[in-house]
Amino acid sequence: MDTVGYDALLWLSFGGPEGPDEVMPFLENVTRGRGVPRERLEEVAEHYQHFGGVSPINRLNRDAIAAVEKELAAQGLGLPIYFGNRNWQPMVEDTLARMKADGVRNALVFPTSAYGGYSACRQYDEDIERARSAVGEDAPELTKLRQFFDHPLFIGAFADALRTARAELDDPAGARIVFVAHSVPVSADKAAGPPEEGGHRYSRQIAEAARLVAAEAGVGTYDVVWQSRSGPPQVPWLEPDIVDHIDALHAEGVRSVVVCPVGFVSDHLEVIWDLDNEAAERAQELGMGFARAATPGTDPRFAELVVELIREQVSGAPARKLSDFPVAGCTVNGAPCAIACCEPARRRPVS
Ligand SMILES: CC1=C(CCC(=O)O)c2cc3nc(cc4[nH]c(cc5[nH]c(cc1n2)c(C)c5CCC(=O)O)c(CCC(=O)O)c4C)C(CCC(=O)O)=C3C
Ligand SMILES: [Fe+2]
Repeated sequence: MDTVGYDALLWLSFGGPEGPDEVMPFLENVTRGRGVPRERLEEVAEHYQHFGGVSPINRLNRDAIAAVEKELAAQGLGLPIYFGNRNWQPMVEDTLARMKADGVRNALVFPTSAYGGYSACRQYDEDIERARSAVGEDAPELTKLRQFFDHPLFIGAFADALRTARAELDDPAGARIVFVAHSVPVSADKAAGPPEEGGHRYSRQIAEAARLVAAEAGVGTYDVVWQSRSGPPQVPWLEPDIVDHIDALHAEGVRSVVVCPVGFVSDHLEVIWDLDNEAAERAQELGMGFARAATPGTDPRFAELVVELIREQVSGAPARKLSDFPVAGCTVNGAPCAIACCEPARRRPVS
């Protein structure tokens, strides 16, 4: 099989700073027009400065791309991979201009998010649309690959990581398993998915992925909680927060926790700060055992997953998936999945 009709893969991610002077400009790109208070920005900037102003996300993406290139070659598929981000260099607009200059006409896009919802899906469609209009005439056609939160390779990688993390604890059998994903405004979650589905597609997909990972790892009792809340304090976001939840578990008499960041594909800054630093520290203060499951981005199954998604799209083979959610996220040139799907919240400027 070859990649009939497609001549490249665009790896589309969030982006992150790679030095202290890049932190503030990066954060300004992320939050432009989104009503995030200045104090929150300054607080988050400190998290980045704690790591010398370098987020691991770009390196992790480059490593994952190298693994996918190897897997493509091993499967005899010739498809060059280009790397572009929403918020930091290499910016997707620049990458797409380079693709056009290289003669790319019709590319697939792999977004580094497994889920639906505005921030996890539709905003990547907006990135595609913006990059195409920046490039102008003869911009490559861009077909985004589907949401993969329920793919057996994604679930399998998390299940093994969860088992490994649990085994690090003194009392593995007594630990509470806690799945965690990036919080979003309650209004954004309500608007997630096509309107006729009744909303909440993001939080329902997170709950489904958690259920599937727990089942595969043989876990009976578990919780689903949120992290990295942003925005002004008066706007409600999905709760409880992971750190508050650790307090609550302690009050219940739970002695140790295994945290599984099911909402993310890589150990980027929000994972290594909000979980490995803040959540781990709280657990330690309370005398609780703490272990954190790895994200799947460095697991060999992740490269296989990406190549499988490409093959699905190219050959029209049925999607391999473990949930009953409809296949979604696969659209051309930044079109939304459906009319009014994951509509962005109307944002009021902060006073
Ligand atoms: C659902 C979701 C994902 C998962 C899906 C996906 O992976 O795409 C995700 C991923 C990420 N979020 C990241 C970083 C940030 N997110 C912010 C702000 C926000 N995230 C939101 C949601 C999400 N975010 C939302 C609703 C906001 C509020 C502002 C807005 O409406 O846009 C801010 C601003 C400061 C703050 O207030 O925290 C930062 C710095 C990084 C990179 C980390 C690194 O550098 O390694 C990654 C992968
Ligand atoms: Fe975020």
